[in-house]
Amino acid sequence: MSGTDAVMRRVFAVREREAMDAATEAALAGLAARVRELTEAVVHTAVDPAEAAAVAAEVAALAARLNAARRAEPPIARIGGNGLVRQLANPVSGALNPVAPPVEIEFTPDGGVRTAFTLNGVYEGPPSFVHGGVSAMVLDQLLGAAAAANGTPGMTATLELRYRRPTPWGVPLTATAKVSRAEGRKTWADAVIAGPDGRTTVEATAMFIMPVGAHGDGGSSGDVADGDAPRG
Ligand SMILES: CCCCCCCC/C=C\CCCCCCCC(=O)SCCNC(=O)CCNC(=O)[C@H](O)C(C)(C)COP(=O)(O)OP(=O)(O)OC[C@H]1O[C@@H](n2cnc3c(N)ncnc32)[C@H](O)[C@@H]1OP(=O)(O)O
Repeated sequence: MSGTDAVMRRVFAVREREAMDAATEAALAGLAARVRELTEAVVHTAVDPAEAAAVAAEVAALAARLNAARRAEPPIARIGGNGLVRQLANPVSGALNPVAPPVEIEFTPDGGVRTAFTLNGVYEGPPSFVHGGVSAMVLDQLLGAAAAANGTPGMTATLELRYRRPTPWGVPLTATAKVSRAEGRKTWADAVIAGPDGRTTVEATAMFIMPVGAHGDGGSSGDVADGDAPRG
Protein backbone atom coordinates (compact mmCIF):
# COMPACT_ATOMS: atom_id res chain seq x y z
CA MET A 1 0.00 0.00 0.00
CA SER A 2 1.36 3.42 -0.95
CA GLY A 3 1.70 6.29 1.50
CA THR A 4 -1.23 8.04 -0.12
CA ASP A 5 -3.40 4.97 0.25
CA ALA A 6 -2.54 4.84 3.93
CA VAL A 7 -3.53 8.46 4.45
CA MET A 8 -6.69 7.98 2.45
CA ARG A 9 -7.65 5.06 4.66
CA ARG A 10 -7.06 7.05 7.80
CA VAL A 11 -8.57 10.34 6.68
CA PHE A 12 -11.22 9.71 4.08
CA ALA A 13 -12.73 6.53 5.45
CA VAL A 14 -13.32 8.20 8.82
CA ARG A 15 -16.84 9.36 8.29
CA GLU A 16 -18.86 6.88 6.31
CA ARG A 17 -20.67 8.16 3.29
CA GLU A 18 -22.69 5.89 1.09
CA ALA A 19 -20.70 5.20 -2.08
CA MET A 20 -22.36 5.84 -5.41
CA ASP A 21 -22.78 3.07 -7.97
CA ALA A 22 -21.29 3.48 -11.46
CA ALA A 23 -24.63 3.84 -13.29
CA THR A 24 -25.79 6.68 -11.02
CA GLU A 25 -22.36 8.30 -11.28
CA ALA A 26 -22.54 8.24 -15.09
CA ALA A 27 -26.07 9.67 -15.14
CA LEU A 28 -25.17 12.47 -12.72
CA ALA A 29 -21.98 13.26 -14.67
CA GLY A 30 -24.19 13.70 -17.74
CA LEU A 31 -26.53 15.95 -15.74
CA ALA A 32 -23.61 18.05 -14.49
CA ALA A 33 -22.31 18.44 -18.06
CA ARG A 34 -25.70 19.78 -19.18
CA VAL A 35 -25.81 22.16 -16.19
CA ARG A 36 -22.36 23.48 -17.18
CA GLU A 37 -23.82 24.27 -20.61
CA LEU A 38 -26.77 25.92 -18.88
CA THR A 39 -24.47 28.05 -16.72
CA GLU A 40 -22.49 29.13 -19.78
CA ALA A 41 -25.76 29.95 -21.57
CA VAL A 42 -26.95 32.03 -18.58
CA VAL A 43 -23.71 34.02 -18.55
CA HIS A 44 -23.89 34.78 -22.28
CA THR A 45 -27.62 34.94 -23.00
CA ALA A 46 -29.14 37.96 -24.70
CA VAL A 47 -32.80 36.82 -24.55
CA ASP A 48 -35.41 39.36 -23.47
CA PRO A 49 -36.48 39.68 -19.81
CA ALA A 50 -39.75 37.76 -20.29
CA GLU A 51 -37.91 34.79 -21.79
CA ALA A 52 -35.28 34.92 -19.00
CA ALA A 53 -38.09 34.86 -16.40
CA ALA A 54 -39.79 31.94 -18.14
CA VAL A 55 -36.55 29.94 -18.19
CA ALA A 56 -35.96 30.81 -14.51
CA ALA A 57 -39.33 29.24 -13.62
CA GLU A 58 -38.43 26.07 -15.54
CA VAL A 59 -35.05 25.87 -13.84
CA ALA A 60 -36.67 26.30 -10.41
CA ALA A 61 -38.96 23.37 -11.23
CA LEU A 62 -35.94 21.26 -12.24
CA ALA A 63 -34.16 22.06 -8.96
CA ALA A 64 -37.28 20.97 -7.08
CA ARG A 65 -37.30 17.64 -8.97
CA LEU A 66 -33.67 16.99 -8.00
CA ASN A 67 -34.31 18.03 -4.39
CA ALA A 68 -37.11 15.44 -4.16
CA ALA A 69 -34.33 13.02 -3.12
CA ARG A 70 -31.29 14.62 -1.50
CA ARG A 71 -28.00 13.36 -0.08
CA ALA A 72 -26.86 15.03 3.14
CA GLU A 73 -23.33 15.35 1.75
CA PRO A 74 -21.61 15.47 -1.66
CA PRO A 75 -21.14 12.08 -3.32
CA ILE A 76 -18.15 9.79 -3.16
CA ALA A 77 -17.24 6.58 -4.95
CA ARG A 78 -15.19 3.74 -3.60
CA ILE A 79 -11.85 2.84 -5.15
CA GLY A 80 -11.44 -0.88 -4.80
CA GLY A 81 -12.74 -2.63 -1.74
CA ASN A 82 -10.45 -1.17 0.93
CA GLY A 83 -12.24 1.97 2.06
CA LEU A 84 -10.51 4.36 -0.34
CA VAL A 85 -12.81 6.99 -1.78
CA ARG A 86 -12.90 9.46 -4.63
CA GLN A 87 -14.77 12.74 -4.25
CA LEU A 88 -17.04 12.99 -7.25
CA ALA A 89 -18.09 16.61 -6.67
CA ASN A 90 -14.70 18.22 -6.06
CA PRO A 91 -15.10 21.85 -7.27
CA VAL A 92 -12.02 21.65 -9.54
CA SER A 93 -11.98 18.11 -10.92
CA GLY A 94 -15.32 16.59 -9.96
CA ALA A 95 -17.28 15.36 -12.98
CA LEU A 96 -20.47 15.53 -10.87
CA ASN A 97 -20.01 19.18 -9.91
CA PRO A 98 -21.26 21.72 -12.49
CA VAL A 99 -19.06 24.36 -10.84
CA ALA A 100 -15.94 22.32 -11.72
CA PRO A 101 -14.61 23.08 -15.27
CA PRO A 102 -13.79 20.08 -14.76
CA VAL A 103 -9.99 19.88 -14.74
CA GLU A 104 -8.92 16.27 -15.29
CA ILE A 105 -5.58 15.54 -13.66
CA GLU A 106 -3.17 12.92 -15.01
CA PHE A 107 -0.29 11.44 -13.08
CA THR A 108 2.91 11.58 -15.19
CA PRO A 109 5.76 9.03 -15.29
CA ASP A 110 8.16 11.59 -13.70
CA GLY A 111 6.08 11.52 -10.51
CA GLY A 112 4.32 14.81 -11.20
CA VAL A 113 0.87 15.67 -12.50
CA ARG A 114 -0.44 17.47 -15.56
CA THR A 115 -3.68 18.64 -17.07
CA ALA A 116 -4.94 20.12 -20.33
CA PHE A 117 -8.09 22.17 -19.93
CA THR A 118 -10.08 25.12 -21.20
CA LEU A 119 -11.87 27.64 -19.03
CA ASN A 120 -14.89 29.34 -20.60
CA GLY A 121 -16.36 32.79 -20.05
CA VAL A 122 -18.01 31.60 -16.82
CA TYR A 123 -14.58 31.98 -15.20
CA GLU A 124 -13.81 35.48 -16.50
CA GLY A 125 -12.20 38.00 -14.14
CA PRO A 126 -10.64 40.92 -16.02
CA PRO A 127 -12.35 41.24 -19.45
CA SER A 128 -11.20 38.36 -21.71
CA PHE A 129 -9.03 36.78 -19.00
CA VAL A 130 -9.46 34.14 -16.32
CA HIS A 131 -10.20 35.27 -12.75
CA GLY A 132 -7.04 35.03 -10.62
CA GLY A 133 -8.89 33.17 -7.87
CA VAL A 134 -9.96 30.53 -10.38
CA SER A 135 -6.33 30.04 -11.46
CA ALA A 136 -5.42 29.74 -7.77
CA MET A 137 -8.12 27.11 -7.24
CA VAL A 138 -6.91 25.03 -10.20
CA LEU A 139 -3.29 25.31 -9.02
CA ASP A 140 -4.17 24.40 -5.41
CA GLN A 141 -5.84 21.22 -6.64
CA LEU A 142 -2.98 20.38 -9.00
CA LEU A 143 -0.33 21.01 -6.33
CA GLY A 144 -2.34 18.89 -3.88
CA ALA A 145 -2.51 16.10 -6.42
CA ALA A 146 1.28 16.34 -6.91
CA ALA A 147 1.78 15.99 -3.15
CA ALA A 148 -0.52 12.97 -3.17
CA ALA A 149 1.27 11.49 -6.19
CA ASN A 150 4.49 11.77 -4.20
CA GLY A 151 2.91 9.66 -1.46
CA THR A 152 2.94 12.68 0.89
CA PRO A 153 -0.53 14.27 0.72
CA GLY A 154 -1.69 17.00 3.06
CA MET A 155 -3.79 20.06 3.69
CA THR A 156 -2.71 23.27 1.92
CA ALA A 157 -0.81 25.33 4.51
CA THR A 158 0.58 27.99 2.18
CA LEU A 159 -0.13 28.87 -1.44
CA GLU A 160 1.95 31.54 -3.18
CA LEU A 161 1.01 32.78 -6.62
CA ARG A 162 2.92 34.82 -9.18
CA TYR A 163 0.69 36.07 -11.98
CA ARG A 164 3.20 36.63 -14.81
CA ARG A 165 0.82 37.23 -17.71
CA PRO A 166 -2.96 37.29 -18.03
CA THR A 167 -4.50 33.83 -18.60
CA PRO A 168 -6.95 33.93 -21.50
CA TRP A 169 -10.26 32.07 -21.32
CA GLY A 170 -11.69 30.07 -24.22
CA VAL A 171 -8.34 28.68 -25.36
CA PRO A 172 -6.48 25.45 -24.50
CA LEU A 173 -4.35 25.75 -21.38
CA THR A 174 -1.95 23.28 -19.78
CA ALA A 175 -0.73 23.03 -16.21
CA THR A 176 1.84 20.89 -14.46
CA ALA A 177 2.90 20.41 -10.85
CA LYS A 178 5.64 18.51 -9.07
CA VAL A 179 6.95 18.05 -5.55
CA SER A 180 10.30 19.75 -4.85
CA ARG A 181 10.83 18.61 -1.25
CA ALA A 182 9.19 16.54 1.48
CA GLU A 183 10.25 16.70 5.11
CA GLY A 184 8.35 15.18 8.01
CA ARG A 185 4.69 16.17 7.68
CA LYS A 186 5.48 18.97 5.18
CA THR A 187 5.60 18.77 1.39
CA TRP A 188 6.51 21.60 -1.00
CA ALA A 189 5.42 21.62 -4.64
CA ASP A 190 5.67 23.95 -7.65
CA ALA A 191 3.21 24.42 -10.49
CA VAL A 192 2.63 26.49 -13.61
CA ILE A 193 -0.23 27.27 -15.95
CA ALA A 194 0.77 27.88 -19.58
CA GLY A 195 -1.20 29.46 -22.41
CA PRO A 196 -1.62 28.02 -25.93
CA ASP A 197 1.78 29.50 -26.89
CA GLY A 198 3.42 27.51 -24.10
CA ARG A 199 4.37 30.64 -22.17
CA THR A 200 3.80 30.61 -18.42
CA THR A 201 0.90 32.74 -17.22
CA VAL A 202 0.83 31.77 -13.52
CA GLU A 203 3.44 30.16 -11.25
CA ALA A 204 2.60 28.74 -7.84
CA THR A 205 4.38 27.23 -4.88
CA ALA A 206 2.55 25.51 -2.06
CA MET A 207 3.33 23.76 1.19
CA PHE A 208 1.11 20.93 2.37
CA ILE A 209 0.96 19.59 5.90
CA MET A 210 -0.32 16.15 6.71
CA PRO A 211 -2.70 16.60 9.69
CA VAL A 212 -1.64 14.82 12.86
CA GLY A 213 -4.82 12.74 12.82
CA ALA A 214 -3.84 11.41 9.42
CA HIS A 215 -0.35 10.47 10.47
CA GLY A 216 -0.87 7.06 11.96
CA ASP A 217 -1.67 8.09 15.53
CA GLY A 218 -4.89 6.12 15.30
CA GLY A 219 -6.94 9.29 15.63
CA SER A 220 -8.77 11.14 12.93
CA SER A 221 -8.94 14.66 11.59
CA GLY A 222 -12.71 14.29 11.93
CA ASP A 223 -13.56 15.42 8.48
CA VAL A 224 -13.02 14.66 4.86
CA ALA A 225 -10.34 16.77 3.12
CA ASP A 226 -11.51 18.56 0.01
CA GLY A 227 -9.23 16.55 -2.21
CA ASP A 228 -10.05 14.37 -5.10
CA ALA A 229 -8.48 10.98 -4.78
CA PRO A 230 -6.20 9.79 -7.54
CA ARG A 231 -8.06 7.77 -10.13
CA GLY A 232 -7.55 4.03 -9.88
C1 LIG B 1 -5.21 15.59 4.71
C2 LIG B 1 -4.97 14.55 3.81
C3 LIG B 1 -5.31 14.80 2.40
C4 LIG B 1 -5.13 13.59 1.63
C5 LIG B 1 -5.35 13.76 0.18
C6 LIG B 1 -5.13 12.48 -0.50
C7 LIG B 1 -5.48 12.40 -1.87
C8 LIG B 1 -5.48 13.67 -2.63
C9 LIG B 1 -5.64 13.49 -4.03
C10 LIG B 1 -5.72 14.51 -4.88
C11 LIG B 1 -5.45 15.94 -4.68
C12 LIG B 1 -6.00 16.64 -3.54
C13 LIG B 1 -5.92 18.08 -3.81
C14 LIG B 1 -6.46 18.89 -2.70
C15 LIG B 1 -6.25 20.30 -3.02
C16 LIG B 1 -6.98 21.20 -2.13
C17 LIG B 1 -6.38 21.23 -0.77
C18 LIG B 1 -7.08 22.20 0.11
O1 LIG B 1 -7.74 23.08 -0.35
S1 LIG B 1 -6.94 21.99 1.77
C19 LIG B 1 -7.97 23.28 2.42
C20 LIG B 1 -7.21 24.52 2.71
N1 LIG B 1 -6.32 24.30 3.80
C21 LIG B 1 -6.77 24.24 5.06
O2 LIG B 1 -7.92 24.42 5.37
C22 LIG B 1 -5.73 23.98 6.11
C23 LIG B 1 -6.15 24.56 7.44
N2 LIG B 1 -5.09 24.38 8.38
C24 LIG B 1 -4.96 23.23 9.08
O3 LIG B 1 -5.75 22.31 8.99
C25 LIG B 1 -3.76 23.17 9.96
O4 LIG B 1 -3.31 24.46 10.26
C26 LIG B 1 -2.63 22.34 9.32
C27 LIG B 1 -3.05 20.89 9.15
C28 LIG B 1 -2.18 22.94 7.98
C29 LIG B 1 -1.42 22.39 10.25
O5 LIG B 1 -1.89 22.14 11.51
P1 LIG B 1 -1.03 21.31 12.52
O6 LIG B 1 -1.72 21.36 13.84
O7 LIG B 1 -0.76 19.95 11.95
O8 LIG B 1 0.31 22.14 12.53
P2 LIG B 1 1.31 22.37 13.73
O9 LIG B 1 1.54 21.05 14.42
O10 LIG B 1 0.89 23.55 14.50
O11 LIG B 1 2.60 22.79 12.91
C30 LIG B 1 3.45 21.84 12.27
C31 LIG B 1 4.52 22.63 11.57
O12 LIG B 1 3.97 23.31 10.42
C32 LIG B 1 4.10 24.72 10.56
N3 LIG B 1 2.88 25.29 10.04
C33 LIG B 1 1.65 25.01 10.40
N4 LIG B 1 0.76 25.67 9.68
C34 LIG B 1 1.46 26.43 8.82
C35 LIG B 1 1.10 27.33 7.81
N5 LIG B 1 -0.17 27.59 7.51
N6 LIG B 1 2.09 27.92 7.12
C36 LIG B 1 3.39 27.65 7.40
N7 LIG B 1 3.78 26.79 8.35
C37 LIG B 1 2.83 26.19 9.05
C38 LIG B 1 4.31 24.98 12.02
O13 LIG B 1 5.02 26.16 12.25
C39 LIG B 1 5.11 23.76 12.42
O14 LIG B 1 6.44 23.92 11.97
P3 LIG B 1 7.70 23.28 12.71
O15 LIG B 1 7.49 21.78 12.67
O16 LIG B 1 7.63 23.84 14.10
O17 LIG B 1 8.86 23.74 11.92
